[in-house]
Amino acid sequence: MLSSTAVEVAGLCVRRGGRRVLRDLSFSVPEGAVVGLLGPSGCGKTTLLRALVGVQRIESGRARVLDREPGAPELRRQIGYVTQAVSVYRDLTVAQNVRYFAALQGADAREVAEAVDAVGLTDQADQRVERLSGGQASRASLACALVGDPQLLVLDEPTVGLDPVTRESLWAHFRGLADRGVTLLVSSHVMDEASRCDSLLLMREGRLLTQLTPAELLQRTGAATPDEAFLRIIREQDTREAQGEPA
Ligand SMILES: Nc1ncnc2c1ncn2[C@@H]1O[C@H](COP(=O)(O)OP(=O)(O)OP(=O)(O)O)[C@@H](O)[C@H]1O
Repeated sequence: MLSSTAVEVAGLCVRRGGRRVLRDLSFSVPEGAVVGLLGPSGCGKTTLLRALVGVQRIESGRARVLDREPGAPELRRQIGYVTQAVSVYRDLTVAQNVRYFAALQGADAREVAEAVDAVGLTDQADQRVERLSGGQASRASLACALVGDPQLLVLDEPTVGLDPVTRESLWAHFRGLADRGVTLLVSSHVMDEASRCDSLLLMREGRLLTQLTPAELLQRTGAATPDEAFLRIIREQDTREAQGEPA
């Protein structure tokens, strides 16, 4: 089967607060892939995701998402976006929140139940969000993005603050979605999540250092873990820059 491109970015530059925070990014993401966006805090992961969902002004360069301009109205039903901030109504129950987003997407009751189940909140479905733990509330937010079968999921650090068992089951769910052709772009600064992805975008200080598979990352650096591999890539880059070579 020929795979098409879900996200295509070329020479993307973004400024925030008068400072350039994304510098000349170029990459593409095939449909049905789980792509990890990894890099240190402040390197620009959230800004890139914001640019792709159309809520961040692009200074120059080009981004295409599901063959449209970011923010195109047609994309609203096709993209699920979860920010780092929990974005659900705290005085509504989990199910009421998901039903609300389902109504916007034209999804039915079965899909609501599936989304709640996917994030492991079936037992809490009738509890108000304000009575949930922080991790449960962020899973409620995730359920709202999952409902309605989006073709592209843009998830900004969806596993922060989650226990290992919940993280494991969420990643299994992400894999199941990708197997059905959904594309997932998932940011994280937990490097051990790299091995869950088909492809990795490694960022540092607003630049894309490299795009490669988890196996290539380990092979190329000779490191035993993704954490160590990332550090080696950063050291290599520092050495090249110190020697006056382009980054
Ligand atoms: N509202 C804003 N106004 C101005 N600058 C901002 C704003 N938000 C973020 N920045 C700057 O943009 C840069 C990239 O921030 P961004 O939030 O994209 O990083 P990140 O990699 O997602 O970080 P983290 O992993 O901590 O969430 C940072 O230097 C940050 O200070």
